Amino acid sequence: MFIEPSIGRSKSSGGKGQIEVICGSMFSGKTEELIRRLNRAKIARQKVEIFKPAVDKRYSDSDVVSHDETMIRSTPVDFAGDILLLSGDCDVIGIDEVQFFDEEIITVVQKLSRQGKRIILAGLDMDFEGRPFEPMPSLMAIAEFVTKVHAICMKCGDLAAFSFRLSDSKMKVMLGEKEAYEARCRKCFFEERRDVT
Ligand SMILES: Nc1ncnc2c1ncn2[C@@H]1O[C@H](COP(=O)(O)OP(=O)(O)O)[C@@H](O)[C@H]1O
Ligand SMILES: Cc1cn([C@H]2C[C@H](O)[C@@H](COP(=O)(O)O)O2)c(=O)[nH]c1=O
Ligand SMILES: [Zn+2]
Repeated sequence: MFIEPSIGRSKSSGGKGQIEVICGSMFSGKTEELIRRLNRAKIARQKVEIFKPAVDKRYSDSDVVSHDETMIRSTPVDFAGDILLLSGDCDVIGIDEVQFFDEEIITVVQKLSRQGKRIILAGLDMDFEGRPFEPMPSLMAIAEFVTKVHAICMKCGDLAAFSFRLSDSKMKVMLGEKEAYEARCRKCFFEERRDVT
């Protein structure tokens, strides 16, 4: 779908470390793009580790799975700090659903990239109210490369950058799929979210 900015060189051949962020709304293809980059790193014989927050058990306890059921084996972790302990001597680290980690993930990602590793992060840049979803904006600021992907608006068929929640729940974290959220363009999102300023 996209051409990654750089395949990144392995530590053994003098990798400098880099941070890549894949962001966008729900259903925009973040997980598919993450899996695609990680599979290509594996083809390049780089050692790859994949993590996700343990809270996200929608499709599988351990695999990272896209809405289209593409999947890759991953390690669920409770805390961002666990990634430092579990990443060992790998060259490339992929992390999905990054919006569910607290701000410790920023320090963890900085440390790992300074060890020469390529870090690829995927997550929501905005919440159900269309507001920045930390820690994603902070990670986008420190990344070398940011890729914003788009879904298709379920109302009008245009490009969608917003995740519209179909229920009245105001909880920031509410796991769900198509039964709970819909991708929408700006116009179709704010037409039904008049409460958000
Ligand atoms: N509204 C939509 N716009 C685009 N793709 C959609 C939509 N609804 C479902 N999909 C499916 O979702 C897939 C992307 O899934 P995924 O990579 O898991 O997205 P994300 O991680 O961004 O939520 C698409 O390839 C497509 O099959
Ligand atoms: C907008 C929004 C979403 N969530 C939840 C819903 C899903 O479980 C994930 C996003 O998954 P995807 O791979 O990007 O489709 O996040 C949430 O908890 N709060 C929100 O505001
Ligand atoms: Zn629309």
